[in-house]
Order: sequence, then structure tokens, then C-alpha cells
Amino acid sequence: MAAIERKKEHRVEGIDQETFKPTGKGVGKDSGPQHHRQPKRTISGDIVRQASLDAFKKLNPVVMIKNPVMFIVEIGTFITLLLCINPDLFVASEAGRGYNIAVFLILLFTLLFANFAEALAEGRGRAQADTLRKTKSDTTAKLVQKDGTTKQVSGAQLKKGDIVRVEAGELIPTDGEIIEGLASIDESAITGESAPVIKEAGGDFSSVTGGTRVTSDYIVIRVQTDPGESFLDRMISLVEGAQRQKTPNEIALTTLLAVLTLIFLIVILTMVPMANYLGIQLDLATLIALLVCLIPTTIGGLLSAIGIAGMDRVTQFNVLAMSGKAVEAAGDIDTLILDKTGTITYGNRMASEFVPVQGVTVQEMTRAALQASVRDETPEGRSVVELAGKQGESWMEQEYAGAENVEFTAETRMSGLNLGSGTQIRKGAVDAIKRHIVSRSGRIPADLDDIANRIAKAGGTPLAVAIDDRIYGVIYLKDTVKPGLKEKFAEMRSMGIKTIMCTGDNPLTAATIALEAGVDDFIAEAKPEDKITAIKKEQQAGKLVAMTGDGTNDAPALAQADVGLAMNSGTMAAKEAANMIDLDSDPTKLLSVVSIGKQLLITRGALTTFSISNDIAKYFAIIPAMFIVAMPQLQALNIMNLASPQSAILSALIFNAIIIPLLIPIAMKGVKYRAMSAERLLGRNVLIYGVGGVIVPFIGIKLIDLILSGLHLV
Ligand SMILES: Nc1ncnc2c1ncn2[C@@H]1O[C@H](COP(=O)(O)OP(=O)(O)OP(=O)(O)O)[C@@H](O)[C@H]1O
Ligand SMILES: [K+]
Ligand SMILES: [Mg+2]
Repeated sequence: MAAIERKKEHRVEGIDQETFKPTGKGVGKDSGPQHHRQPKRTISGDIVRQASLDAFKKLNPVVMIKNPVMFIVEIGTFITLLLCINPDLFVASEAGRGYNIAVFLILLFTLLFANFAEALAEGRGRAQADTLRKTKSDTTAKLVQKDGTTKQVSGAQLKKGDIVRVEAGELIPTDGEIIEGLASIDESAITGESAPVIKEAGGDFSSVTGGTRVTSDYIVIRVQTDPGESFLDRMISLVEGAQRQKTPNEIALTTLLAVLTLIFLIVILTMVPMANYLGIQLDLATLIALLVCLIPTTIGGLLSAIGIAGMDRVTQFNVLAMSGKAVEAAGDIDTLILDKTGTITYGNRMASEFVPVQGVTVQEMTRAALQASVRDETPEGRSVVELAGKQGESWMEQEYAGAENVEFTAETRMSGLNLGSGTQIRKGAVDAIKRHIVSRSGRIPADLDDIANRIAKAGGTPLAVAIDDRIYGVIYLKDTVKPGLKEKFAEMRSMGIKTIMCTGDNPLTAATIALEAGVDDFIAEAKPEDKITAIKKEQQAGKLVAMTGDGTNDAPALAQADVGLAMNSGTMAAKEAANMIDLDSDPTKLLSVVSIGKQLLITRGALTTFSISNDIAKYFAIIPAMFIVAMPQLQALNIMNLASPQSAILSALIFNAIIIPLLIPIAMKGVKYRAMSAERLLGRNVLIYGVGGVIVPFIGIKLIDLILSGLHLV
């Protein structure tokens, strides 16, 4: 009935079966021009203007206090502002008003630069959120009512459970599951991919996303989310950073920086009585300048920009990360577990041959396969009905009147019908059917295993067909491995990541596909709980585990994994359980996410190293300047030979401020990451950012001092 008619309609529409590859986009190098990634978002003038404004707004102390290092700078800025008004406000001071104003302005810019970095990182996401919001613009929907008629309602009113009809050319109003129909859908608003995908009721490709457009045929969907909770809503709040929370790593680093700040504060406070004892009058603006130079303002000012930019980079790869924590975890992944069908292969397993066992004719086998599949709404089931139809086999609705449908589950790995007459028709994984037949004391045909093995060795999925206690033969389901996987998995191996394919299919098919795809290991005949067990086993061995999958049966495992990457082509359940969604449905995308995660961790480490090693030069600039008048023997320390004590302090403070915007590009783009061992990477970065952090400020401060004194400003 409906199934066959739909298939016909679909052929009339001229959709070639060859192109019926719902997930076959953006994979590997071979995808070529077919794949249209979103244009790389650059920083526009608008974003810069908005970020400059936001930099001032973020001066609000209530916002600032979340960043302890910069909050201390803000207090210092406020005190120097008071000193500009009255230099002798707290203690009598010899510093002139001009000096106080200079310190105040440099401190103010230090704050603004740090705020600007954060606002700039946020700005790109916000621009993308605005674009997405346009997609969400008021849609109307055809709500299907109880009596079957439709009524126009606003898309914003739709609730979970509502039934909506969407025709060709219309926007899908919100997320749902197709319950009737098959259509090609343009998902470019969300994925940036312009080639339409085909979605249909039943199976793993039945979920549709609000904001995408039906381009042919029609579909009837059951709404799956309440207002404000759709995928598009979540995507908007994600890219705009509304839900951004500090990751555990970030919190740890913020705490460490706060402790460092406190230590320097104590050191500076104890300097005052010491200096008094030596008869040196330290002036307040200088003490504040010294404190600000020594506390880790560089990393303190760039920390949140680094995190935001990392998330943004993931989005640029067309991956939605639900949390920064997941991105960081990706940077440390040891094991990757992948689902087979729909992840490693395209997932449109299609019946390609009916192979009868000895004593059964091809026609009998074809008929048995058709009977076992007439009510099977999965893509596998439909493809059986279609192939049988092509071979001239037909069936009558009345033959099945009163038949009970046995739906496919990943647990039983079988599907079929129980006829009113008591006849049981089944098809399913060969071992499952064998068990079923043995339990009914039936006979296993001698050539069954040979047929199944031949199909499995070719990488196909064999499905045995049985009526009552007799096995008729095997359906050959063909599926194609996505191109370019082998190279990507090899790259993962070189990064020390182990790949394991976990499939419900038999061991032989699994072995063939595993070899073809180039994974390190595989687990066959896995039920959903076996996938979780596999993940837990790795986790108990202290490994961080990533899982990619697309099916409803993958959802629990996606939730258990440290990084769960769902294919956008998959079910809503999988997408909800995962903490990342790949809009291109490319399992090797995890490689890019791993690189971005590592890059994020490395960038944060590198800039922290740089920030702290900067202090050495600042000591040499400031300490002699403060004490040299009273203690000429400190002259030995005055290796930088700066123009005057005031010039030394201002130069160090200016360097401290402008290093923040100078490092914004690195914070945003991330430190260059190459696939190499963790130790070598660490060594390399300590060398560059540690040694660089010592040398650069010596040069920078000296240069600023030369300019200031050259211009007779100090
Ligand atoms: N519609 C169906 N009717 C009967 N049996 C099926 C059907 N679809 C799949 N099977 C059988 O059940 C097995 C497991 O199902 P399924 O492929 O969904 O598992 P899985 O764990 O998602 O693994 P993967 O997606 O990696 O192949 C299949 O290998 C096949 O033998
Ligand atoms: K500093
Ligand atoms: Mg699956």
C-alpha cells in the first residue's frame, strides 16, 4: 500500500537511487565541489565597532569581578583616577599630576583592551546568531486537526505532539519526526550545504529540523519540541554564547591566576614598610603600576577570548558544541568509538539480491522476503519491498488483514509479521533468525552459512528470511563505506587515538568494513548496552572516550562518552544525547574537533607561559627604577638602562597594556597546532612562549622607553 505507492511517486519525481545518500556529504577529500562549507567568518567592521562599545560596557564592576585579575586592575584604575584629582589624597606624594594621569590612562586602556578581546570573540558568534534568527522569522504552519483538515497557525505556537503538513517550497516550522511522506529537504540554512537531502518516515533519517525547507513532495511531521526549545533556538543561544559557562580547566586556571594576584598584592604591600625603613617614599601610583605589571594580566585579559574563540572555531567546522568542556575533552581523547551504519557507511542499506537456500526457488525466496517486509518502515525494509516489486512480486492487502506487525528492534535484530492464521514471518540478522528457528525446533539449511558468509565477506549485511520454522534464504543488503576514511583514521592513529567500530552487524561483515575503513578494532553483534559497556571499559582504564553515532540506539552511548558527536542526519534522540552535532554528518570531523580542542589547551598554556615569563623583564625595568635613587648599588641591576625611573615604569606599564591587543590574533586563531606527540609539543611551546616571553618585553620596554624619551614625554 502506502510504502509501494510512495516509492513509485518517488521514482516518478526522478530522484535517482544512486543519489539517495542522506548522509553522504562533506566526507573526506573525494566529496570535492559537492561540499559547500559556510564561508569563513571574518571580523567585519561592524563586529569591531560593536566590540569597542562593549569594551566600555564590560567595565561594569559587577561583570568585571568574574575575572579577579582584571578586577584588581580596575580597582587600581579607580584609585589612580582619584589621584589624578588629588595626588595627595591618600599620602603625600611627589608624583606630578601628569604622571598620575598617564598611569590612569594606561590602566584604563589595559582594561579596555582585555574587554575588547572578549567582546571581539563574542561578536563573531553573535553575527552568526543574527543570521540564524532571520531563518527563524515568522513561519506559518499547516496544523493537521483531529478531523484531518488543516488549519493555518503561527509556527511559534506549535507544541510537542502537534501534527503538521509541509508542502514543497515551504519552511519546516520546527523540529519533528516525519510520520508520513518522503521529501527532499534543503538544509542549507543550518548546515550551509546546498545539496538537498532526502528524508522519509521510519528509520534513522526521519527527523527534520525547523528552519529547513521542503523542496519537493510533501511530508507530515509530528512536532518534537516545545516553543523556544528547537534545534535552531539551541543553535542560536550556543553560537551567541548565552549559555557559555567556564570549563573546569578555565575555572582552575582562573583560580590559579587569582592566587598569583593575591601573592603579588601581598609582596607589594610588604614593600611599603621595607621601603619606608630604607627611607624611600614609594608613591601610590607607582605601586599600583608595579602590581599591575606583575599580576598575570596578559592571560587574565585573554582567557575568556581564547575559550570563546575555540568554540567558534568548532562552529566554523560546521560542528555545534554544546559545551566548551566537550571541546576541551576532545583535545585529550584516547579512544574513538564509531557506529557502522550511517557513520562509517552512508547508512542507506539497500536490498540488492535475494539468495535462496537449496530447495527454495528465487521466486519463493523473493516472496518470503517481501512478506517479511511489507510492514517494515525502516529504509532496509522498504528497499526489500522495492526490489521484490522490481522482480515482479506483488501482494494483496487482504492477505495481511489482521496481521500483527513485529517491528525491528536493535535488541531482537529481527522484524516481521504474525499473520491471523498463526503463521510467523521473520527476517533479521542471521544468528538471530537461527536462534529463532532452533527455538521452534526447525532445521538450519546446510548452505545458509555459506551464503551469509559470502555476503558478509563482501561487506554486505545478510538478513535471513524465515516463515514459521523454515528458512528460505538470505537478503543481501548493500551499503557503501564513505570515502576518505582510511587516511583520516591513519592520522588519528599518528595522534595516538585508537578507533573502534561498534556495530550490530555480524563479525564477518564488521571485519570487512573495518578493514575497508581502516579502523583499529571492531566489536560486532553489539546491542545498545554493549556500546555503553565498551565505552565504560575504556573509561575505567583511564581513557577519555569519544563516540560518534546517528541512531536512536546510539543515544545512550553518546551520552556516556566524554565526547558524543552525533551526525546531523541522525535521529533527534541521538542529537539530544550528544554534546556535539556534526552538521555535515562526517564521522572523521572528530579529527578536526580533536585538533581544535588540543589547540585550545595549547593556546591557553602558551599564553599563560608567556604572561608569567614577561615578569622577569618587568622586574629589571621597574625595581631599579624604584630604588636606584636611594640605593645606588642597585645600578648593577639596571641592565636595561632606561631613560628615567618614571619612563621605566610607564614603559613597562604601556608594554603590559599593548601586549593584550597584540596577542588577540593568537588568542582568536589559536597557536599553530601540528600532529605530534604531547611531549614534543610541550617542549616546543615552552621554548617559544617561555623564552619568547622573557626576551620580547626586554625589547618592547626598551623601545617604548626610547620613544617616550625621544619625544621628551618623560
Ligand atoms: N529492518 C530490519 N529488519 C530486520 N533486521 C534488521 C533490520 N535492520 C537491521 N537488521 C539487522 O539487525 C542488525 C543490527 O541492527 P542495526 O544495524 O540497526 O544495529 P546498530 O547497532 O545500529 O549497528 P550499525 O548501525 O553500526 O550497523 C543488522 O546488522 C541487521 O542484521
Ligand atoms: K601583567
Ligand atoms: Mg545504527
